Amino acid sequence: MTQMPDPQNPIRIGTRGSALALAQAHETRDRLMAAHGLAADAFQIVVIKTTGDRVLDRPLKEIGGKGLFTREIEDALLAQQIDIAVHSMKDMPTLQPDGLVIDCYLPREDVRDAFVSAQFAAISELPQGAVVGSSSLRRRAQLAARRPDLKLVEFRGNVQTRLKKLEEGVAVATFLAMAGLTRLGMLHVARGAVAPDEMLPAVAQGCIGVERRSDDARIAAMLGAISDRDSALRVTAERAFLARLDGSCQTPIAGLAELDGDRLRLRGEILRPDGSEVIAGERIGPAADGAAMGTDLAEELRGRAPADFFDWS
Ligand SMILES: NCc1[nH]cc(CCC(=O)O)c1CC(=O)O
Repeated sequence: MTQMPDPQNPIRIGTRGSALALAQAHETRDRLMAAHGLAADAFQIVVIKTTGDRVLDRPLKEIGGKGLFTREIEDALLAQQIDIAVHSMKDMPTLQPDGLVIDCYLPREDVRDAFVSAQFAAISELPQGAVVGSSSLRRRAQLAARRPDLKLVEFRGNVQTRLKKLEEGVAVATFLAMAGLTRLGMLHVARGAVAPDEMLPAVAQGCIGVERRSDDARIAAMLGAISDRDSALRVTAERAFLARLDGSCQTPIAGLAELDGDRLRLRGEILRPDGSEVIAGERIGPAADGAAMGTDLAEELRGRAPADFFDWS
């Protein structure tokens, strides 16, 4: 092991300040402590406010640009104000800035979406015309495709805000990631998990990724000890798929890779935002070929999409 960190010179872990982000930063720190026999004081959690956190009164797409929730954190990494950054990979652009790399993925949590409702136990039990809250373009499109009768309303904000809206009767059901609920210790609010066959999750859902400076050999060695191989193989395939589709936050895209020994199965799906068309496919191959499978599947779906499929501005 290269130089050990000491309390005078702690490893600085950058994160957003939301409850979920903090839980993820703590999980990363705890795994590093266990892997390297370090105490908590060898680390410092540094909370960084991003543009996405700051601007609460305008739609995110109006403020514009990818990386609304990550740019300030990446700037702090590059400026050596922090040493590692912990992210929900689901929210990460597929390209990192020059000088930064993400090659450490923690063991993946439940990838599925949770169905949340006080009155109903599952999507199939929702009555005709029921009102469902979600701001996720993907979940809205998938739901509209399956149940065109449902009425969809916007549901912004953190988990507490959304649960409050349910309580107030703004909608009878909503969806959240099982992973987020688990990490917040709030799995009890889920009535059940939605099977990926019914609602294919977002690319990298449930996966925590750790970003660092490319030339920081000490941090690279430390992170190597906590990086999960299966997560890395799966998320690499899913993100290659997303990258080739040039996925933006305006693009309903879903993707999930699963491993069975050395065999990787990648499913992908693109939708029209109103759910009127769903183009889906899959690849099965050796786990090491995930990136090529992702690119290839994306190209197939693109090829099958009508000319106007991607202009939904
Ligand atoms: N876009 C917000 C976001 N980013 C990551 C998660 C959940 C945790 C995860 O998927 O890793 C969530 C909340 C949600 O979708 O309910």
